[in-house]
Amino acid sequence: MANDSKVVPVPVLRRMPAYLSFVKTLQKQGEKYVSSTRIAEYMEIDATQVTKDLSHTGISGKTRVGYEVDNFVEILDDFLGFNKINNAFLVGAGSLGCALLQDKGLRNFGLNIQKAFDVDKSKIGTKINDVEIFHVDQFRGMPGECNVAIGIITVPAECAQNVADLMVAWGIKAIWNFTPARIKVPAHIAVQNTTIYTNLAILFNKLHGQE
Ligand SMILES: NC(=O)c1ccc[n+]([C@@H]2O[C@H](COP(=O)([O-])OP(=O)(O)OC[C@H]3O[C@@H](n4cnc5c(N)ncnc54)[C@H](O)[C@@H]3O)[C@@H](O)[C@H]2O)c1
Repeated sequence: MANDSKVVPVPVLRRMPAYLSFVKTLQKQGEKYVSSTRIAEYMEIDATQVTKDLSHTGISGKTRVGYEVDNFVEILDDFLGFNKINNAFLVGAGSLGCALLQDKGLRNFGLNIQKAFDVDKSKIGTKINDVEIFHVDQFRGMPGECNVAIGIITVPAECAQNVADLMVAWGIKAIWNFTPARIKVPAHIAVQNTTIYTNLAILFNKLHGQE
């Protein structure tokens, strides 16, 4: 049985995809069992941390052999929501937006971008990876659909709030914001800000800290 508490600490959620990816590699190599010690060695963390993290999923291992690999993959995929398809709309089909539209891997993680929107007339009606680009005004006029819960924002930062407002008014429940702008939305809307630049700052700090 999984823990009663549904709130999983963010650091745990950040580690779990790496556990899953490692165990999927073992699965491809035909391995049947994996111990928390082996995952811990791969992750360079303590085995008790791995066991504690995995206790959130309800997975149980066997003494001495560890977790059954196929079961581990099934449970973690399910727990992380990667095996269910979540539909999304993307607004801003520029260089980053197009890169996301090109990325076939997102579907493996449960994200299906259904439609994209932009203001650039030259892009309207074109398709990237079978996803059609519509004018953002068409978003405004579109009837709400309960099967699209996620909005992805990849517009210039100064347009991010307007796009977020539009998404909320339309009925989007969660926003993946790639812009550096901090958007304001009602409390019931989930927001995840994502930037590769933060990671770059950390990398630079590590690099120069070693000098
Ligand atoms: N999170 C990250 O790691 C990361 C990486 C790169 C870029 N970014 C950010 O992503 C955003 C997009 O960057 P980019 O390099 O793709 O820019 P870009 O200029 O290539 O693309 C922006 C697109 O948004 C469209 N657009 C502008 N206003 C709009 C509006 N109101 N509604 C709909 N579409 C609109 C433009 O026509 C263009 O196609 C920027 O905010 C940038 O800072 C984030």
